[in-house]
Amino acid sequence: MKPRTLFEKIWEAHVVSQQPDAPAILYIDRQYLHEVTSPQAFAGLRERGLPARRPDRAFATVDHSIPTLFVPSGDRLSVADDASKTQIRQLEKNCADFGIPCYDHNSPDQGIVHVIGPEKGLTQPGMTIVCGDSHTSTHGAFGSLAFGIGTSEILQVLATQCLLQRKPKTMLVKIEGKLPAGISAKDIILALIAQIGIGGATGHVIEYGGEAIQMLNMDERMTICNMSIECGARAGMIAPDEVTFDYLKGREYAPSGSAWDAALAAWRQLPSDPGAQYDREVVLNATSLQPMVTFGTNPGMGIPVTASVPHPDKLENESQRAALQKALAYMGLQPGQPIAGQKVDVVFIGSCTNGRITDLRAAAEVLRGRKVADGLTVLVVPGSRAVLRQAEQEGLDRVFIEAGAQWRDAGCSMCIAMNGDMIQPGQYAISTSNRNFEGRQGKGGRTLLASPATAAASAVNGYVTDPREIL
Ligand SMILES: CC(C)[C@H](C(=O)O)[C@@H](O)C(=O)O
Ligand code: SF4
Repeated sequence: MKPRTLFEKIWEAHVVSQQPDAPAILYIDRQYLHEVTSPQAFAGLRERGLPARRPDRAFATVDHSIPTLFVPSGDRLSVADDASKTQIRQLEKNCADFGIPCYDHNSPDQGIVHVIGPEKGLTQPGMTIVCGDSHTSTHGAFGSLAFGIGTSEILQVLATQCLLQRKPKTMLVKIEGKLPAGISAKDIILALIAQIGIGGATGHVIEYGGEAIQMLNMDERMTICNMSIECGARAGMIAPDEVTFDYLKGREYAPSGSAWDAALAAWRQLPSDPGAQYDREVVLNATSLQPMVTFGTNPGMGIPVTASVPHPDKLENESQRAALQKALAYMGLQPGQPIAGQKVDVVFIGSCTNGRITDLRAAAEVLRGRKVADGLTVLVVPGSRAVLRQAEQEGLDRVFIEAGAQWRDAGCSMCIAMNGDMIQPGQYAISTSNRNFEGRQGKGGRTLLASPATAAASAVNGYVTDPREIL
């Protein structure tokens, strides 16, 4: 048989029907739902008088609009604005009406959809997973085919458990060599996007491989797959291995007993066969990577923390030059200015990119016994309540609070500023999230993306700082 890639194996196992020149009908193993993109999909079911086809294959949570302030009454919704309250209650009602499990605003397991899917063991190798959210690519870290869909497609999957989908191309991204000390998964993915650009993987599903990837833990692999969408990829994937299986074993929804053994045997067949062909290949060397920071208004505008903001004049291409000029004007940064030393007003540590326990540990390692700079607002927001509990058990909340940071309840928070957590016009935030678009963290706000260690080191100094100088 022709050698096949991980993607091809999953794709072929899920095609229900494929007519020539038409999209495939793809069976979907899991659909995740959140409050922002699902309301019209449920409305569509109601209009047609349809039930959810497989409510047991869908899981919902509230994450984007949920306040992260701890309120003495314990009622998180009491501090939500009316629009957020309505959206959250609507999802909770829709799930109750259609029999879909929901980690609601009171649930001890609530969290960002891309954080809780894996931690519940819902995300498993070989699955097709969709969610009305672009960062669904996160789940590909487990060797699943996971991608974001639009609201009409959410309805399609709710109604039929299938999705019309054209077959994407494949791209192998090989990260060769070992990652140097002090360099994180976030630095790998920011470096890749800086290299290939925000459209660099358009139309492709990326499979990440190479020594540096194999050595990453699951949290780190999720950081990489999470941001695949930021270079245009349809999805990101990493072949499942012992690291994946160790993570999943014993989790609530992971198979157990003889079902575990059977699943394991199947999962071991998933990695790409030797000699499998990809449509494209890109190689990145891990050994020369530096901590990365973005200076502009898309995630591809990233440079090593030791470098300087680029000069638009040096760009040959006129539209690229104009785009860079515009980005620098918005960001209030000067060409040639070293990015290290740029002052920041706000530090955000959290999101589905870097709000997991190992991210919080990395930030706490920097902040332990130190104080954040005067006048700085520092938010540490766990990606889920399970992460929150684990962090508190390890005393990380104390480390953050003693350093002068705010310790918050779980949610998307300042990654997207939909819940009231936001920066002010003109302010600079160094953020562990994944998007630095104009106004992303608040109207007129300026976002610099970086790793948890870089964000924490910058919190100590009040300006962009190479974490290797502090650790
Ligand atoms: C709100 C949602 C549709 C959006 C996404 O699709 O990614 C959000 O999660 C984001 O990160 O911008
Ligand atoms: S944390 Fe940010 S990127 Fe992730 S789902 Fe929420 S808003 Fe989107």
